[in-house]
Parts: sequence; C-alpha cells; structure tokens
Amino acid sequence: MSGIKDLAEVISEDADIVIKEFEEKNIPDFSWSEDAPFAFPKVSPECYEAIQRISAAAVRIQRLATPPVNFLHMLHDKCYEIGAIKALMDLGVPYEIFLQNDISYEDLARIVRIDKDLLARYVRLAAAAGFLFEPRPGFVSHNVTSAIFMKDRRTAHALHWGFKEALITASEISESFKMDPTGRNPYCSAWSISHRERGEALETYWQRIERVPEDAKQYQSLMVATAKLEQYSMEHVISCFDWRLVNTVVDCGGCPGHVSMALADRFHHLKFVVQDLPQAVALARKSLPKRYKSRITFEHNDLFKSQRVTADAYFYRWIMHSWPDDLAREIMRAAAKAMNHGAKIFINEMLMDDVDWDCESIEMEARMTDIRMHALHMGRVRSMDEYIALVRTADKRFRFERKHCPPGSLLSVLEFTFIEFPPVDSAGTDGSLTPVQEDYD
Ligand SMILES: C[S@@+](CC[C@H](N)C(=O)[O-])C[C@H]1O[C@@H](n2cnc3c(N)ncnc32)[C@H](O)[C@@H]1O
Repeated sequence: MSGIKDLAEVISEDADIVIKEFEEKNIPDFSWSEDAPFAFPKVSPECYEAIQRISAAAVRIQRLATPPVNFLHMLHDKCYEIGAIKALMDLGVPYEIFLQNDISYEDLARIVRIDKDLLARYVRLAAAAGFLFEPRPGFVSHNVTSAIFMKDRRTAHALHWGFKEALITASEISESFKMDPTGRNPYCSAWSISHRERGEALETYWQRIERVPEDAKQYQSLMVATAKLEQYSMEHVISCFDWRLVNTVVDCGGCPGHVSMALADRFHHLKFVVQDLPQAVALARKSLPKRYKSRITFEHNDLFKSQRVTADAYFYRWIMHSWPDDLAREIMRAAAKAMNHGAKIFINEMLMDDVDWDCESIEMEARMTDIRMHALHMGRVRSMDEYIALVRTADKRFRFERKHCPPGSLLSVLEFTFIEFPPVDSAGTDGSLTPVQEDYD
C-alpha cells in the first residue's frame, strides 16, 4: 500500500493528464454546481483511466489520514446521512426548490410543514454529504445531485425508491443469515424479511412487485434510469455482437423492453418478444412508443417454465444475478426447451473476474452488487467460469463461444450457442471445445 505522499503524486500526475485533455477538447472542469451535466464527458481511455486512478488514490488517502476508530464511526454514521437525505426526499424538499434559485428555510419549512430549525439542521447535514447546497446563510438551493429531482423525474423517483429500499433491507441481513445460513432461499432474503407484513407469509421481491402496482412502476423507472449510466449503457449491448446475424430475439425478463428498443433503433430488421411477469408486461405494453409496435411484442412468460418462443437469440440482461445457482440453472434448462440448433443465448452481467481490483470504486461496485443481490434475492455476482459451469451443467448442448466486454462497460456479455447434436469428434469450428469448456466436460 502506497503512503500518502506516493498517492498524492499519483493524483498530481494523473490530474495533469486530465487537465491537458480537458483543455485540448474544451471540456469544462468537473463541477458540483446545479447546472453541471449528470454524466461524465466523453474522454480518451487514457484520460478515463487517469480519472479512475485519481478516485482510487483519493479513497486510499482518506483512509490513511483517518484513525481506525474514527473511520468506523464515520462508516456507521453513514446510516444517518442516508436516513437524513431519504427523509428530505420523503418530505418532497428537492421538488420545492426551483433551479437557478434559492429559497429560505422559512419558506421551505412552511411548504413541507416542518419546523424551520429542524429542517435547516437536516439540510445542512445532507449538503455536507453531497446533496443540496447552502449558497448563503439561511437559504438552500440545488447542487448537481439534488438538481436531478427537477431535471429528470423518472430517475429521481427511482433514486428515492432506492434509498427507501436499501435502508430497510440492509438492517435485516443478520436475520437473513439466521433464517438461511446457506444464502440460497429467496424467501429468506433480507429484503423479504424487512418487507414481511404482520401475519403474512414471506414473499420474494418479484412477488411483491407483481402485487403492488406502484412498486412495479418504480422498478421499471429504476431499470431505465440505470441503463442511462455510461457503464451500463445500451451502446455496450449494441456493440457486443454482430446483430445482423440474427432476425428474432427474445428479451427474457425484459422489463419495459428498453434493451429491445435500443437494438431496434440500430438494427431495423430485428424483431423482439419481450417476456416478463404479468404486471411488468401490462405496464410495458402501455408505455411502449408507437413506432416500435410492429417490431416489439410483449408476453407473460415465467423464466422457470419451458420457453415457448423459438427465436434466433435469447437475451438475459441482469437476470441470472438475481438467483441462486440451482434456480439460475433451472432458468437455462427452461430456455433450452424451445431452442433450435445454432440459436444463441446471451448473458449480460457484471463478472467478478473483470473487476479492476486496483480501483476501489470499481471493486466497491462489484462487491456492492454482489451483496445487494444476496440481500434482495439470494442472488450473486459470478465469474465467467462460474457462469460457463452453470450454463453447461444446466444443459450440455450449450456451447460457450466468447466473452464480450466493450471498453467502458461494467457488464460483459457471455455468448453461447445451442448445439442440438454435440459432435462426436471435436475437430473444426463447429465442434471445437474452448479450453474453459473442456474443464466442464
Ligand atoms: C433486474 S430486472 C432486469 C430487467 C431488464 N432485463 C434490464 O436489463 O433492465 C429482472 C426482471 O426479471 C423479471 N422477472 C423476475 N422473476 C421473473 C419470472 N419468474 N419470470 C419472468 N420474469 C421475471 C422482473 O419482473 C424484472 O423485470
């Protein structure tokens, strides 16, 4: 581990790389003011890596410069930070502040019906934590994060929902360990325990979303909002495969169908069936823009029931990570039921072996996704080999082809082909086994 001075030098050298590129390309400097863009500017891979190194070094410096007990205090106090920001969202505070304006605590307190001094105390903590801003004493305005609530309502609703769910769920992880120490029963997830209604049986996340229409709506917003982030962008799905090679695609667990819409925009010959649970399908049908109607259809299909649609390709984005191994295998077995020789399966997920372990922010994203998936669903983040083993033990007829991980993407795409009659001898392109595959044969 480098010392503070070495880390400071890394930051200084990498800052030079970033500043040089920003100046050359006329990119404005990073800013947290309310009119700053949500997304980072498009930069070269060298500049992107320099930004990642700066962020990693800054995290390490902060850790080195904080005594261990204080560090743990800071960590558990994050719960108050999150609780405070969530409470302000619950009160509707970020919706009551106009962009390019500030408002006095007095006026704001009257609108959201809470004591002025109490409101000011919570806003000041939130602002110190990076949400809202106090431009002058006694007044509050937006910064770049809180401005999202005025600029993009769909993303704001999804974020607000995320704050609520995370806070309740995280507190039940210990109880989930007690109920299912193997971590494989989706009915015993921290989420299920935290959402149990008095006297009612435990239900899974997906059962609840199906039962509560408001949650189903928020969930679809969350998925669409997440797909807007650079590292999860649809551009990576578009570039992961030569989509001219197929005509029909089943978007399994496709939610509002945003993956299909992105592909449909770029490849005009493609037709899609988006499958999901009944409530999700009903919502998606309503929100589908007219221009897609002849090419994208929706239907209810349970991931665990035999697939009925025969298509050239089956796309599973963010499906497998929500399930423990035995259930994930069942999903693959169900898919095989309708597949013809040569059909493709794509698994679009974060892979543990893609993680840059030298970059704290990327490691945290992977570790956090892994734990979030366990806490919500008893799912997990897997490595490429774990996925290949899982798919091939589900059905030997799936042949692993390759992994695509477009630059800048945090998700990979694993491509498999369904081979109806496995070749007897393994010569030639059709029958050849990749080294990884041989390990599982
Ligand atoms: C994490 S979301 C992924 C959505 C979309 N593929 C994306 O990338 O944004 C998982 C989806 O699986 C759907 N789902 C969950 N259980 C299902 C089941 N048993 N059968 C069909 N769909 C299911 C959910 O409704 C949800 O839309």
